[in-house]
Amino acid sequence: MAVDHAAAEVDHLAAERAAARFDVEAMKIAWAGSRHAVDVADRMARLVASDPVFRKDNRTMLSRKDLFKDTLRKAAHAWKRIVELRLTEEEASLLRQYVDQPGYVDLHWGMFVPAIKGQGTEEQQKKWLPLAYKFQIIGCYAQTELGHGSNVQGLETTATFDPMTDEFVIHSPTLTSSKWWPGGLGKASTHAVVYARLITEGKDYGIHGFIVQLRSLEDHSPLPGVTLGDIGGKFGSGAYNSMDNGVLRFDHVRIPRDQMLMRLSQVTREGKYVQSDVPKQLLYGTMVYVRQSIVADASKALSRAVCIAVRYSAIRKQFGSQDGGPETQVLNYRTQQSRLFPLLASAYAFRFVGDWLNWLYTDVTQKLEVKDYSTLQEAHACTAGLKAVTTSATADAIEECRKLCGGHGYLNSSGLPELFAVYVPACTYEGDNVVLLLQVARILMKTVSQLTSGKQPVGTMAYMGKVQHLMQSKCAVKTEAFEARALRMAVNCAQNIGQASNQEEGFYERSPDLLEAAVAHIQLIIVTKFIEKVHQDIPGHGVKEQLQNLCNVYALYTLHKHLGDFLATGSLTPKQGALANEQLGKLYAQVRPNAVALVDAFNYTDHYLGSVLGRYDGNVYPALYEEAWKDPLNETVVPEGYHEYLRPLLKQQLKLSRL
Ligand SMILES: CCCCCCCC/C=C\CCCCCCCC(=O)SCCNC(=O)CCNC(=O)[C@H](O)C(C)(C)COP(=O)(O)OP(=O)(O)OC[C@H]1O[C@@H](n2cnc3c(N)ncnc32)[C@H](O)[C@@H]1OP(=O)(O)O
Ligand SMILES: Cc1cc2nc3c(=O)[nH]c(=O)nc-3n(C[C@H](O)[C@H](O)[C@H](O)COP(=O)(O)OP(=O)(O)OC[C@H]3O[C@@H](n4cnc5c(N)ncnc54)[C@H](O)[C@@H]3O)c2cc1C
Repeated sequence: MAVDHAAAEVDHLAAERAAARFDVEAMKIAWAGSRHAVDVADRMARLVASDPVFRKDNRTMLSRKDLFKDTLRKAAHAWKRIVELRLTEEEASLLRQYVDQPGYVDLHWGMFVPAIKGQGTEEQQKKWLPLAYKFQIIGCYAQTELGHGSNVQGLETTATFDPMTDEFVIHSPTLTSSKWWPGGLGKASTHAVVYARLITEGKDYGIHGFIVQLRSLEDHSPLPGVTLGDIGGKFGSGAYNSMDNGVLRFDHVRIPRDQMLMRLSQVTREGKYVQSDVPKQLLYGTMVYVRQSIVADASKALSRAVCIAVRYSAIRKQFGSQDGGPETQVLNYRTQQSRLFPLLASAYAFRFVGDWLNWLYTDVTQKLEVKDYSTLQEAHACTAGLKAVTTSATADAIEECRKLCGGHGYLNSSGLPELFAVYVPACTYEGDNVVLLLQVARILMKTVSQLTSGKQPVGTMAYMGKVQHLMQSKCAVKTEAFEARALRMAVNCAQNIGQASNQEEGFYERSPDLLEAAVAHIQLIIVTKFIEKVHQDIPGHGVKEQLQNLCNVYALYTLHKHLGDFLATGSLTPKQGALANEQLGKLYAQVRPNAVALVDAFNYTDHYLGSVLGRYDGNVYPALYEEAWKDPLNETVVPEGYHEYLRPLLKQQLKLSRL
């Protein structure tokens, strides 16, 4: 059922593109970070899009087995291309991003390698990293267990030192101690960094990391004492089912002593436990690293969804032609704008705060090298909090984009169901968002309690030092209102906790309020970093103006959505709240002519978007129509099962009606 392709060359969005009041090419640079970043991303995206092995339009129709095999094939092919073309690390990681299929390589490069880098000694790094870099071993990150994920200190797997043989004995003493969830573990990994309780000289020293071989390097069979497999199908079709999240049990598996990751602490030949002079929290360093990359990933997922919804909203028309005139593009409805443009603004906001967080992470890593641990808490609070706020907002936004695309958004071919299904576990993995926000809240409470002792808060908490001013003033300036709201919410919580019989009990009772205080603090960071960005020198006609506009949209929308907080804390008056909302409507009108160009600036190929609704050329209807015919159900005109189940039914009804 081919449709006419003649129209395929037409740019249905040309008028939209012509209406934009800024230089899209310059905005691409602002989004990507540099001309170089645009060029590399462009080259890698095209390389992937033009290679038939990386085809993904049939992914939601594959069986789990075929999907997994397809993932193995893509990973092997990607590696082949990386080697053949001698791609740099930057190019290789972009290539993997554009292949856009979750798989064991994400955990190998994203967690296994960083865990060894962060927690291994130089000697251990020398031994293991070259193997990992050449894929002579495949690794995963085996922390979570059936019984405990959030509570890392509660993990049950044991690593007991045996001084007789100079080995650790890794064991799973209970069902709940089975490792459960690690990506890449189920079928692909040969090795894992396993987190287990270190026991030596009869004493339990808590959780430590160990490199453990799981499968034979000859035939991939599990090593003696190792039981492992996949944990089963997951949410959605296609989506995260390409990943082999696994289960793993150990029955007294022995590993050499030098496979304990020994940068933070060591066990001597005699079995003595020795703690290095570095903070214990560095054990959580890999999670800090991944949380900051998850923030960068949030802006990618969100911008993809928004790109689809904006382009389709410009194409889709409904109502308004009673008198024979043209119908209205749904993008012109004020309601569509007020739902969609804040998400567009959020994509930019998360992109810039992600860049800043990456800077912070690099800075803290450099400080750690010279044993300066002063910004560790800041790095933890910012990565945990921003991970929680950006992933929750992105997951909600993808679903909103699906609704913004009406019925067609529910089709797999829109790309949105799979994007949502792949993305939504980001609210859970690498730390449940509530658990992470409570970590931020703890640090906020600590900071508030130190205010009276005269200790000046620093970094993103510095505004709390202006406590006298912020507790009293009515705020005119936008950031100041955000600061006042965040500080007052934190101080209220601290006061309420102070009234409880003890701190822990108070914290527990007030945790719902603490969550909101943490969100307020993190939103302040996002707004502040966006404002800092637009204060920079940004070249290109109209680019700075557009970003300024989006920054205002993000701030005022956040303010509008959380107006209750601002009013309850007296940070704004009801009149100011109403004015802000007024202003927001005007800003949307300014976004409107630029909307399509603003999503073009993400520079996504049709392959990466994977959506018939989000096509660059806007030629949506023929694409939708053609895509339907590709469904396996349409391979035969009369469905399988007709003779067994439909025909007898239909015949029987015939008889009944004759009665
Ligand atoms: C890999 C891909 C890379 C690319 C990414 C981009 C693309 C993405 C796309 C697709 C790939 C997707 C891939 C998915 C991957 C998923 C992987 C996993 O899920 S791995 C499992 C994660 N597991 C958790 O996150 C557990 C969460 N739990 C915890 O972190 C801890 O248990 C916690 C923080 C909740 C509690 O820790 P406590 O039990 O030690 O207790 P307390 O008292 O709260 O903390 C002690 C002290 O340590 C500090 N602290 C805690 N965590 C810290 C940290 N991380 N850094 C520094 N300090 C920390 C605290 O502030 C506190 O400090 P004071 O003593 O008060 O000064
Ligand atoms: C797709 C996916 C991939 C993953 N990949 C890996 C991996 O590669 N390696 C790995 O080790 N792990 C992995 N995980 C596991 C993941 O890190 C954990 O699932 C996550 O940390 C959440 O822990 P949990 O499952 O124990 O949730 P739970 O803590 O059991 O959460 C259940 C509920 O309890 C609430 N809750 C828990 N504690 C508190 C508290 N203190 N206060 C208030 N509420 C609380 C939570 O908010 C949540 O609503 C993955 C998980 C998923 C879904």
